[in-house]
Amino acid sequence: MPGLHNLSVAAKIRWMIVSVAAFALLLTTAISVSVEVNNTRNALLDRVQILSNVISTHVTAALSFGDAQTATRLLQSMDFDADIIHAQIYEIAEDAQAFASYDNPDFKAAHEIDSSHHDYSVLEPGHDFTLGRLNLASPIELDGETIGMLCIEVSLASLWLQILRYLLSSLAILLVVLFFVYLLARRLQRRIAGPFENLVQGMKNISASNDFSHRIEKGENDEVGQIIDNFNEMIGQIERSNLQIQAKNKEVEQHAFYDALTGLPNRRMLMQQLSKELNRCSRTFKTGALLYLDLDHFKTINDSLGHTTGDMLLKEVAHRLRSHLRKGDTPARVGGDEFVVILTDLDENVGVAAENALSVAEALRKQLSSPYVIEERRLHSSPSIGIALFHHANDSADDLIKQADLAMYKAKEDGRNLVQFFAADMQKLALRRMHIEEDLRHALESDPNQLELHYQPQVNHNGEIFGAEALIRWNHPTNGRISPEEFIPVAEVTGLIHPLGKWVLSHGLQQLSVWQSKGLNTQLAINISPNQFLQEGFLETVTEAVKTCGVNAERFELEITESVIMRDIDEVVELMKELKTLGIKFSIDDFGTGYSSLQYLTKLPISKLKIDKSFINDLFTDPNDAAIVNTIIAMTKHLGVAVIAEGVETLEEANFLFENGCDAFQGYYYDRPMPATDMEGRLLQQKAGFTAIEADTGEAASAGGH
Ligand SMILES: Nc1nc2c(ncn2[C@@H]2O[C@H](COP(=O)(O)O[C@H]3[C@@H](O)[C@H](n4cnc5c(=O)[nH]c(N)nc54)O[C@@H]3COP(=O)(O)O)[C@@H](O)[C@H]2O)c(=O)[nH]1
Repeated sequence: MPGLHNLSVAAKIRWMIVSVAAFALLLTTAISVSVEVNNTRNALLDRVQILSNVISTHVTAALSFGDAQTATRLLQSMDFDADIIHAQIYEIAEDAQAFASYDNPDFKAAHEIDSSHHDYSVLEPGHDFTLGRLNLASPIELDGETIGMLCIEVSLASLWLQILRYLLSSLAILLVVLFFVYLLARRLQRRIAGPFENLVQGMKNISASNDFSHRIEKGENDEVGQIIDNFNEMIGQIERSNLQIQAKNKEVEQHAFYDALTGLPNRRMLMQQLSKELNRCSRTFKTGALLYLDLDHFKTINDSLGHTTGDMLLKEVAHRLRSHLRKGDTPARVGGDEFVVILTDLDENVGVAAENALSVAEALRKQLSSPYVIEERRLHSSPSIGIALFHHANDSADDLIKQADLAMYKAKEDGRNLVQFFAADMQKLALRRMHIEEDLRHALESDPNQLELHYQPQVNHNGEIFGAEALIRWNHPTNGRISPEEFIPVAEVTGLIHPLGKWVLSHGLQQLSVWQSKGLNTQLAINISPNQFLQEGFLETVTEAVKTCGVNAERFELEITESVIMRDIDEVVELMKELKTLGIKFSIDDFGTGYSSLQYLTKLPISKLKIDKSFINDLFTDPNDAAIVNTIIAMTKHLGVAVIAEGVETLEEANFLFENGCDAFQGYYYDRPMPATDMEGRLLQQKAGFTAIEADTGEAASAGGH
């Protein structure tokens, strides 16, 4: 049945119960009707046979005497039975002639008797049922011999009527029973299909709402109840899995978009927010700002006090940022000690927006510069902040970050703890630095001939050259000579200082070895950058270079800056002591520009302080500088170390320094840095008994005569 597939379970149950009941009832009715037909026919046959026997018995005499009248009367006595249509008595003779007959007048009137149809030629006792008639033939006997035959034709109309009534009443009963069966089926259907419907509805609700915390109510503990239990269990599992997935997703999102230490948005999240903000500004014509913050000397705190303290400081910085920004502004952590803040909706007027951004940046700078108390220790830190403004006509998110970063570097260069706006020339500078990095890498890897060492003589109070400082020179194939002042900081930042420092070390020591082999007894000072000095393996590199070149390390000096000491004093002292065992000496370069304390200096195995040239340059214009120079000289006496002044350009400077107790001098007044061959010439001249100063100028000779 095709339609059955689409029916609900309830309708199917109803339909099946009613169908089964209807089929059973119809079968029962059919059987009982057929039994009824049989019984009624038998009863009719019995009745007619009894009547036939009575008539046959009484008509025997009339037939044997040929009394047709009596026979006819006897036949007419059947008129009480309305079903008898016709009766005849036949004599047993060769031509079987009718002896007497009876016709029911009712049937005659209705023309239902047609004697011509009766074929009595073969008269055999018995009966025959047709659809509408019963024909019965009974023998009439005398002394055991059949003398005639009584034939009765009976109408079955009343029999069929009786059966029809029976059938109708049976069908009526059937319909009534079916009606009750239908009502019962509905009750049963509700009982059986109700939980299914409940389950289906529950499933629909859950799938529509996607809410797996719902449970389907269980009615009974039968199979449907078990299905509901299993379904609820399955939903429970889905709910638990969903919760786990949600928690994992949240975790992944947290990792993907937030910084694990501070909980601030990370670089990825920042870029998304910034792109959105740029789009928004294009629509609203408002100006926003990007602040790039880098903590000054954070590395020193981290290295000296440990990463745990460093981490706590970063958390506190994040906390201060969060609490001092407006709700719509976004602070993010983009690197170790680097933070970025997006300031939104500043103003439509770029000038006003710039002022607003500056005042927020200044407020943040002050907030982040006030002391931190971490693990009962009072720490000082400050940020350098770069600002890049953005509005509808501005650059991409990446460009903006670069601009703010460049401005931040400028703030660092200008002295730290400052706020600096991005300016277009910073970009040019950044580009130049990028090219320098590329070209320097190429030079170091593939064309080291671009590099050479120049040597600047260092003289004593007699003007005699006792040493030289090796200074790197880079002859760029297309840009000419590039100053170390420009490429050394790039090398420091990019890590190129390591191969470059190695190159300087090995070439300087080779040169020293050549001079020593020629009996030119000079010292050689080499500049060591902070990163180079503290790089792992530095001790081994120097030891190896000294051994390879076979130099007398007593004549070799490493110039380090105060910033190295600021890193990790114990580590530095340890390293210096180990290098000193080889005979190597140390001088502190650019002395006076850093913050090294007397306490630190006493710990270090140094042999010389080098007064920074900035103090010498302003010796006669800035009284402070003269005082500083004198203090440094006095300090060296106290420490028991030598002192050398660099950047000596005039006779007056040389005289002042000499008169105030300076031991040694270096500067353009004596000589500019020069190629190795020229330096060798000087040394040879001096060895031959001429001082370089006497050979060059009379003025220099007088300075050399201190
Ligand atoms: N790590 C390394 N740093 C190096 C190396 N070579 C150089 N440098 C550092 O680069 C900075 C610039 O050096 P340079 O341009 O060579 O300048 C040196 C001298 O030329 C200059 N100088 C010397 N006398 C005078 C003077 O009378 N007037 C004047 N205006 N300048 C003078 O001073 C520089 C030497 O400085 P210092 O090292 O502090 O003694 C510079 O910081 C170098 O240190 C290298 O191989 N490795």
